[in-house]
Amino acid sequence: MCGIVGVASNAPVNQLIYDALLLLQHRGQDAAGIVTQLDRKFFMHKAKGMVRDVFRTRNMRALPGNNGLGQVRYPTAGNAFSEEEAQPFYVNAPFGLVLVHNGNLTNAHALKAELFSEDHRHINTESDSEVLLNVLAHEIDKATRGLPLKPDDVFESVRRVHRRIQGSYAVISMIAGHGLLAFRDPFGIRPLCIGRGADGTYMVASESVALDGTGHVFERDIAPGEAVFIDLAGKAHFMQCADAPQLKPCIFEYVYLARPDSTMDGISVYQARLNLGETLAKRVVSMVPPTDIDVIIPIPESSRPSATQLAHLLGVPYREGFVKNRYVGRTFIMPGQGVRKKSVRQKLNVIASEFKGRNVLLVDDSIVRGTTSKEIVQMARDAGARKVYLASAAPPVRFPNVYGIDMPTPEELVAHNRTIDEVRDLIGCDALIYQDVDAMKQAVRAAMASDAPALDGFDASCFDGVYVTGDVSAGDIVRLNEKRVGTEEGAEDNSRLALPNPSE
Ligand SMILES: O=P(O)(O)OC[C@H]1O[C@H](OP(=O)(O)OP(=O)(O)O)[C@H](O)[C@@H]1O
Ligand SMILES: NC(=O)CC[C@H](N)C(=O)O
Ligand SMILES: [Mg+2]
Repeated sequence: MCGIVGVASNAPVNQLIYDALLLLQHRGQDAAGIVTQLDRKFFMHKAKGMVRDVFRTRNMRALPGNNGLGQVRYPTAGNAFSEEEAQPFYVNAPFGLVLVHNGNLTNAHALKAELFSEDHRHINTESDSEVLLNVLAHEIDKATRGLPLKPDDVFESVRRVHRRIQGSYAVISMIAGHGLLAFRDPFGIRPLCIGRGADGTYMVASESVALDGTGHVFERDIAPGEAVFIDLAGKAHFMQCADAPQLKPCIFEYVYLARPDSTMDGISVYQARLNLGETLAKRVVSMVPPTDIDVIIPIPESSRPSATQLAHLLGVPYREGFVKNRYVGRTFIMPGQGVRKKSVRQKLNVIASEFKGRNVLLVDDSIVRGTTSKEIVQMARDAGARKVYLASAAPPVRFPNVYGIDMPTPEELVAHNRTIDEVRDLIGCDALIYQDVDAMKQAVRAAMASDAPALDGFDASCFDGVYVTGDVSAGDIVRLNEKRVGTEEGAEDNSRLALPNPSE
């Protein structure tokens, strides 16, 4: 999960892209970057850090032009510490290309070797997004039949890219002197939508909140496998470029990743979370009598809608027992277990009066490594709670995610190879209530608008172990993890800024 945005306008876009990135900050906190285009020349600034820290006035002034892209990064491949892996990525041929990517390629390793031996291309980082850019560059070069490049040639190159790459990808790219290209993987695993401003400006972004918050009107989601090319005259061309597209978006977007005020593929994230609270209520009453619960307390931030609905249905008071320090970012997307653990205590503090002598039901949207729940349950006990129950609006996370969420190894997942009772003992709560996998799918599906695109299912691989691209082997998972640098879960050797090894 990263946040990406692309804008094609008749007016300067630097501030607009900055504003959109701020609205997507929850999708990536590690690095940020913007590239703009003026007269066939790209202007780029990218660095590690949050949007506000990366862009100073002088950087913004140096981003002229009416077209541009931006990204906030949450590393899921390559090197979490490397500034060079911040996006956008640039390659000079053909034409000059820049690219931003949200997702994760599962065959990046094989592609990298192929790019070297067959396409004679050089990849200078461990990032799968640099691999993706070079595959796109190669295929645009092959598909170009005369100048200027035509939309049909661009779409042909996307068709070829779909055939070569596997995994999840929402992509926005600019082709110097030609236009802006965006496309989504054939399963629509990662989100991407398009909207317009009153002046005709096109904006493509990961979440509808980026459009709403910058005064653009949401038009629609880009369909799985579909590409849009906005030429320099501002005309948008659309084409389905995948052989057998299916809509199976990542269900974790609705559970945790996305902002609740976004709508993705016709499903309101907020409504999905309310529904998850409703189905969770049924599980709770089957395990703990509501009369035994004095108060329901959400674990801020993402669990709030589910917790309110749960409290409402159980008829138990809802209280804010934890206060969040708004200057500490999201814990889960921080790189490394040490920093995540420390951040839970920095980020959340108790209001002791809500706990003292009470039986509390804490509600979280999900339990992944258990970092948050373990700390929070202890904090509740320290504050004097009599009994501490914990409910999760998502089912146990038991399988690694290979599509752009940072949970690459099963061993780090608290529910992997453990029974619910074992997880409960590890977390230290008196009862642990998880959502059921089918109930989760139904709850999210029930939040679909009547005019939503037809849904073929969900990627729920971290809950059910079914990988929608059907191509993930244990070897892929090991390789993805080996390529991680700069996190405690990945390799420790942070100096391993790879120069490509021709024998690989
Ligand atoms: O079991 P864990 O490995 O701790 O991961 C799960 C926790 O991480 C997320 O919170 P986070 O602080 O990232 O974001 P939020 O403020 O949006 O809830 C999520 O909402 C859970 O609280
Ligand atoms: N979370 C993402 O979408 C990550 C994009 C890309 N795989 C990276 O690691 O930079
Ligand atoms: Mg949380």
